[in-house]
Amino acid sequence: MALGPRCGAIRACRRVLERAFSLRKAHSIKDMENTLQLVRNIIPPLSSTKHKGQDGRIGVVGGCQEYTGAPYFAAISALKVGADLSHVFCASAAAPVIKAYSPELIVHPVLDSPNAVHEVEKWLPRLHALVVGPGLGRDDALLRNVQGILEVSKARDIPVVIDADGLWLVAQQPALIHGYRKAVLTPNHVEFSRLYDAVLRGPMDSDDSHGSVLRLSQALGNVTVVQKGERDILSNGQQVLVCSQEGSSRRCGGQGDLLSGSLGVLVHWALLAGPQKTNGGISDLKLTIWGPEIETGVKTRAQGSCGPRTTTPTSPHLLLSPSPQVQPSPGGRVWRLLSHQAVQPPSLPEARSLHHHLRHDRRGGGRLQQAL
Ligand SMILES: NC(=O)C1=CN([C@@H]2O[C@H](COP(=O)(O)OP(=O)(O)OC[C@H]3O[C@@H](n4cnc5c(N)ncnc54)[C@H](O)[C@@H]3O)[C@@H](O)[C@H]2O)[C@@H](O)CC1
Ligand SMILES: Nc1ncnc2c1ncn2[C@@H]1O[C@H](COP(=O)(O)OP(=O)(O)OP(=O)(O)O)[C@@H](O)[C@H]1O
Ligand SMILES: [Mg+2]
Repeated sequence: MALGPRCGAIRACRRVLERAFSLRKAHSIKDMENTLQLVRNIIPPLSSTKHKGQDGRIGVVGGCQEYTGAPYFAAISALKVGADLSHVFCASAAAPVIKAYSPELIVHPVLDSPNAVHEVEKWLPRLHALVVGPGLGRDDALLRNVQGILEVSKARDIPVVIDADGLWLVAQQPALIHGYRKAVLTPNHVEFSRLYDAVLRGPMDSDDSHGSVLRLSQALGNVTVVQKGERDILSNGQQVLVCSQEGSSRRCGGQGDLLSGSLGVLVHWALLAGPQKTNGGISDLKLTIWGPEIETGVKTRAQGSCGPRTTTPTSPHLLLSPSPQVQPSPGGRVWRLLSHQAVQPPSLPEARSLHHHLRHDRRGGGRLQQAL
């Protein structure tokens, strides 16, 4: 299992890159390769010296009487991407069901208990990130408990991915995450409109989707907003990123849960990697991973209402781009794109060999190419 999810993560990242690089058709495989190198660097290497949980302990807060699949999808995606441990904090009625789905998930039936906040808080020192909302439902008592959980998580500086009914809660109380730069919101179309309306007190401009995402992020204190859709639009209130790589044409329930669970791990890994792991060292890409905030995305021309614009080199952000146009700004930030198709069957043979090459091929990935 240890190899599988890591490979899954690498293949997921490859999809991410394909997606990212589809934004500029001309990208050579070399660009892909270089950018994969960056992604490779944030994936913690497997090592016999590590202990269980060191590479990621993710908690999913969600799961109620009606919804047991969503927290499962989010939690199992975290494991498949490469986390070591995945916890689900859910309502007592959902716990036996989710436990039955998988022995790999550590399921805590505490979300509807009177001291739910304390029950979750005592686990926080052992968690690297939380994914709040999948299958949460809209029961007031549960939402009140989740509000307390978000408060104590922020107090401990824990990255939180907020999705689904977690976004319903944020729409009721935007102050809950305002300015918390380690928050990543992943609304779908409906959740975005709801949130936009609640925070900006008015309907979004459907002709200016980029501007709408930018404005919502700004209104929430520059948290990272990932508006899911045919084209994913991401912003941290300063930059807008768009990814239009064709994903699955299915529109079934659970696809957003896969993304939120995957994001939980990758946000942690990106924080863990830090700038020293990805600073320079890549010929075409001068990348610096920086700062407590984690944005997720790949820079591209943001075709906003004011026409195409790119990040000027002087902007505070460096964006992941192989093209020479975007020169790195010192100490810039790197955007990474996370794909919602992050769950790979761990048994995928080439993924395993891919993992092997990534880990052991010191000669610049020659064999990696074949594996890819
Ligand atoms: N198997 C499960 O347990 C699942 C549970 N889920 C949970 O169900 C709860 C509600 O999530 P929903 O996504 O259904 O609720 P939403 O409030 O996001 O969406 C309400 C309805 O809007 C419609 N809709 C969604 N995207 C749209 C779009 N792009 N354009 C137009 N209409 C659109 C859908 O019919 C959806 O049922 C959440 O807590 C979620 O986590 C879902 O994640 C699906 C899977
Ligand atoms: N019309 C579309 N065409 C292609 N991809 C899409 C489309 N809409 C969404 N996606 C992609 O599907 C993934 C899930 O988005 P979706 O809108 O289904 O989330 P969701 O409604 O929260 O799902 P869930 O049922 O898990 O709650 C996102 O990563 C998004 O990029
Ligand atoms: Mg959803």
